[in-house]
Amino acid sequence: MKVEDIKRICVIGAGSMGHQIAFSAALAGYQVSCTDISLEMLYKAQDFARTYFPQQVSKGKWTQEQVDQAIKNTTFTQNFEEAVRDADFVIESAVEKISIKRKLFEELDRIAPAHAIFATNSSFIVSSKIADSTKRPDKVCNMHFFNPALIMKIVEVVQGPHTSTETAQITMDLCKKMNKNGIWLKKEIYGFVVNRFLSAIYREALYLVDMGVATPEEIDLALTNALGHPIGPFRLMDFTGNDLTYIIDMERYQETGDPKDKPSPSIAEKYAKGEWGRKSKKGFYSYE
Ligand SMILES: NC(=O)c1ccc[n+]([C@@H]2O[C@H](COP(=O)([O-])OP(=O)(O)OC[C@H]3O[C@@H](n4cnc5c(N)ncnc54)[C@H](O)[C@@H]3O)[C@@H](O)[C@H]2O)c1
Repeated sequence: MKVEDIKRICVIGAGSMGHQIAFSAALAGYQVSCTDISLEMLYKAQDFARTYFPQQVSKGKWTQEQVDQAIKNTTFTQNFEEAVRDADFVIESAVEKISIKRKLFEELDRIAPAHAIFATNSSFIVSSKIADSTKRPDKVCNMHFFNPALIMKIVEVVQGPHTSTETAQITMDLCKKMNKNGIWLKKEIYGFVVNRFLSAIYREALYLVDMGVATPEEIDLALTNALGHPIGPFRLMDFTGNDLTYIIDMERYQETGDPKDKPSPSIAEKYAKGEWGRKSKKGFYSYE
């Protein structure tokens, strides 16, 4: 298979990442089906297009024709089978839980055409933890987008030991078609490149808050003013979702059993209180 053979892309999950990945693919001219178990998330994704694109057209980022075509190219459905059955390439962007991803890939393998490639947008989980739930591990890899996926250009493509070079190459070529800068990681490692750096920053920032050394606002100010970061770690956690940070840490802790991988008390508290960041209008900051 070659990248030119890809006509239909299926995106699983219409959450913070999924709906923007779907529209990124549609803007690149692909027929896209986006599926989610939650009808509410599918409606939200459609609503997003109605409010977001007019602003972008007026800023000159895309033309009205490009946007109209992209919206026409994208379908949202709760029906998994319908979304998957004609896909040439599937990007899974459902919740960050290995058990759910494995189940999804098993289902995908049963329904999707034999030639279809399956990529996971997981933030940390290497695809070898998922690929053996299919009968096509050579066609499974990581394709890790960044938030917001319509804006951020970088995509990490991770080739696991089971991933064929053809699959990794097609995924890199697809990045290019989607106007993204792919980086090809030829070895799997938990968290890939960017999130390994980010995790180290989050860990230190949360430790300083948990120890009462400084507030989230002060730490954000320190990192933006002194280190030139465009956004502080707490504002970034609010943006990507404190629920996601908690789930990622919890998954890791369950896997390693190492107490240092446990979610920090501040993140556990935010998660329990439903203060998940921008999506819930409150996190370390308020977004009312
Ligand atoms: N948020 C980020 O900044 C970010 C960045 C890069 C990658 N990721 C990764 O992207 C994936 C999704 O993250 P998100 O932040 O968009 O999460 P989210 O919680 O916003 O969205 C996840 C969506 O998956 C849906 N879902 C759950 N189980 C499903 C199933 N069985 N079938 C179909 N849909 C299902 C949920 O209803 C929800 O709409 C995760 O693997 C995450 O690690 C997130």
